[in-house]
Amino acid sequence: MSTSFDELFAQLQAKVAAGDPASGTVAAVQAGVHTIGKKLVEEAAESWMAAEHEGPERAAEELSQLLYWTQAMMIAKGLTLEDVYTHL
Ligand SMILES: N=c1c2ncn([C@@H]3O[C@H](COP(=O)(O)OP(=O)(O)OP(=O)(O)O)[C@@H](O)[C@H]3O)c2ncn1[C@@H]1O[C@H](COP(=O)(O)O)[C@@H](O)[C@H]1O
Repeated sequence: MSTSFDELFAQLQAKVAAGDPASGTVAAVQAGVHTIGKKLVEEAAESWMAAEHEGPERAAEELSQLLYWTQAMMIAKGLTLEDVYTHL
């Protein structure tokens, strides 16, 4: 099942607000900006490598993970979709 950017963000916000103990996102937000930042950079690098050396399917997979970690960072910093969209 696919999920849109906005739907995923709402799902992650709800999990963090509820403190869902089974959620990797809750654990990541509790770990903090430094931990999330490392994942953000890792997924950015993997996206670049997949785009340059692998097929479009692998690039899409890595880019989806980059979007996920971008959202985790937004939530860790208390940013909303509107806070980011205003700069687009
Ligand atoms: N979309 C994602 C998502 N994308 C990436 N990740 C995390 O990012 C990690 C990717 O890191 P790695 O690169 O180490 O993963 P990998 O398995 O080695 O894969 P490669 O990148 O090496 O190919 C995954 O293991 C997840 O922990 C995600 N974790 C959760 N979600 C979605 O977020 C929602 C909430 O998830 P929970 O908070 O865990 O309930 C659910 O809808 C999930 O499907």
